[in-house]
Amino acid sequence: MHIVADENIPLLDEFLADFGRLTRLPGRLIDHTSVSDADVLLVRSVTKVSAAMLAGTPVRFVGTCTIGTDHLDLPGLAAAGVEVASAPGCNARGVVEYVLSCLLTLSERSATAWQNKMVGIVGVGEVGGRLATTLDALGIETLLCDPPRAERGAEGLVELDELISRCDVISCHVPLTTDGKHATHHLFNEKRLRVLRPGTWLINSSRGPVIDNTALKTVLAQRADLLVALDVWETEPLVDPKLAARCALATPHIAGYSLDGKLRGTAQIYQALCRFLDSPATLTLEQLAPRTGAGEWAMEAGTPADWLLSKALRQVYDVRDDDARLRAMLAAAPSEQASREGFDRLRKDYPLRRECNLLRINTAASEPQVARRLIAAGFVSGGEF
Ligand SMILES: NC(=O)C1=CN([C@@H]2O[C@H](COP(=O)(O)OP(=O)(O)OC[C@H]3O[C@@H](n4cnc5c(N)ncnc54)[C@H](O)[C@@H]3O)[C@@H](O)[C@H]2O)C=CC1
Ligand SMILES: O=C(O)C(=O)[C@H](O)COP(=O)(O)O
Repeated sequence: MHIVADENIPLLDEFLADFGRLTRLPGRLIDHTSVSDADVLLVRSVTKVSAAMLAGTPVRFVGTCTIGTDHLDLPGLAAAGVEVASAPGCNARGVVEYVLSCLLTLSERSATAWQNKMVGIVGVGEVGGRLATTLDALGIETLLCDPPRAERGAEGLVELDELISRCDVISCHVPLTTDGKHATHHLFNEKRLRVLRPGTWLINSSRGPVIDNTALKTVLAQRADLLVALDVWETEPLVDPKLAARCALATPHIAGYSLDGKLRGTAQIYQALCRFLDSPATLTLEQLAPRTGAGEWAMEAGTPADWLLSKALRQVYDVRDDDARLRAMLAAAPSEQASREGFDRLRKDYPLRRECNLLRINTAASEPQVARRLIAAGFVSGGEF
């Protein structure tokens, strides 16, 4: 069997050691010619796969080690008889940590407490749902919008325009869709951007085109009160430097880039491929994954809860590092092509980032109430009371 795969899928050699020949390529270069004699194609979000690309090739299985599937022509591939698998939820926790770090950073920058804000979550699936649970555990109020779920009977959801009118913070977690009743392309258009409440924090870690980037640049030029954090960009891998300059936080599509999230993505696709081949999945992530370098830290009695929360958040993930790296790259890039390559390089050479549930807390030396809150919110694991 010949498997063609994106070079940025970790642990693939280990998982697929007994599957035949494996060819690794940069995701953006995978095309019809690269898969001309392939049986299986494994991608990440940067490879667009359509039935036309696979026409005349032996490819019968396409796996994407990502949550998002907007780079795949799902109806076309289904019509062509190609089995498609994705990795739902694989890096959701990483995105939640990214959002929390944005909240902490924007709070510091604006000298306003994020704990008192009403947070609107648009799209309440794997990411949005976990974000809501985490914020709830931290005692932060949320308002949720998800019309497809509302149609299926879910309760307690509001319309987007109501959410916009009531929330201080808005975080987007929808898939990118271009047709249908609930299409998300330019969900945040100029009209909606103009009516954001004064001082709104708008965070997008879903897909770039969910916000009309041209309209956003126009609105931001007129409204210095808005604080915007963009992890995803309409013209990726090209970032409009003028838009980035107007954003409070700008990162290169790395919200979900914890090592844990990537490894889960690989494991999920390995399992899906085994099912497709009707072959037992004998390997597990636990057997193959690198062991965590878990940190341990103690809380001193009497330390304010907010300080502890900030410390936990910063230790887990600090969005300011990714923001600084993107801005440095943009400032140094001599051309648009260099900027595109720089964006991809930041993602390919991404520093090791582990998820917070791998941190341990020395609860013996901690305030039990605060420790319990942090554990409930999923920041830390374990510990004795
Ligand atoms: N920046 C990054 O690194 C990452 C970005 N993502 C993006 O985040 C998206 C969401 O991820 P998940 O929560 O795992 O997906 P999911 O499929 O579990 O949840 C998406 C939710 O959005 C809802 N939705 C669809 N259209 C909507 C609309 N018009 N308005 C409001 N809600 C709507 C759906 O009903 C669903 O509940 C992915 O599709 C992907 O594009 C995911 C992981 C990492
Ligand atoms: O899972 C998703 O969906 C994502 O957005 C991924 O984190 C994107 O990572 P790459 O596939 O672009 O490496």
